[in-house]
Amino acid sequence: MRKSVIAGNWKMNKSPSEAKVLVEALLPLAKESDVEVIIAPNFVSLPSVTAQVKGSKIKVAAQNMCAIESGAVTGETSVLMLKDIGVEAVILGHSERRQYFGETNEIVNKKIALALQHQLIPIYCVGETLEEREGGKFLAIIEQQVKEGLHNISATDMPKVIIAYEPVWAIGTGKVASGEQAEEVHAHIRRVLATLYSQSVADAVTIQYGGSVNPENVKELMAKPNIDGALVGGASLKADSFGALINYNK
Ligand SMILES: O=C(CO)COP(=O)(O)O
Repeated sequence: MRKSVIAGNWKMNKSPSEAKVLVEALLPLAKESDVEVIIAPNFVSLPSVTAQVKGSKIKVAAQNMCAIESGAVTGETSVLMLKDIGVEAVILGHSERRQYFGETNEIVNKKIALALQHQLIPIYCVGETLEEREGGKFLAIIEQQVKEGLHNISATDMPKVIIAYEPVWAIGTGKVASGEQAEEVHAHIRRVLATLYSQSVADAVTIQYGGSVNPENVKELMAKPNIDGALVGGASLKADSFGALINYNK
């Protein structure tokens, strides 16, 4: 059975000292949780946060990494550096990276392959814009993101990948996708995986929903058969709301 994973993407919020306070409050709340808990602080907080959560059930993710291992790439961060400090996962292809930094499915595909090569869990984000949804072609667009982003990823590696469906129109807008809207896309992603790999590989992949998830709407989303977790932005920045999310089933 696939894992339920709830992850907090802190984006460009929380200084290292603020991160320390938040993690301190999250540690006891995570202990009670029976889902897998991941937090993704900003790069400058990664060394202190990985040290702080050591031995707990919280895993730490980076919000991005370079597509190559090392070299003259000013301003980038290597998978080797992330591994060295105990980072276990990495968010890749987030719509903000696609929108502001020109990341394409092809670039993200290289990053996913490199992360897997170094045993880092890739959280691969896909999702359509409002225009694409209203144009009615959103399932085809998501299918293309899945196929291109996962190009040449083996059937053995695929169950290690987490896919996050994040409709761009739902991110930071308070406009959550309904359970039905999200389930339609999640089921489609799983069908695409079944055609690319096999039904058993598709069934093993955790697919998270992201976009205005909060303690009020998480239950409806998590009740859907193909929704296996959440990638949370705003509501992951406070211990009470993220604590409620990771214990939504209590
Ligand atoms: O982008 C997101 C997580 O990666 C979602 O952000 P919000 O939960 O703030 O809408």
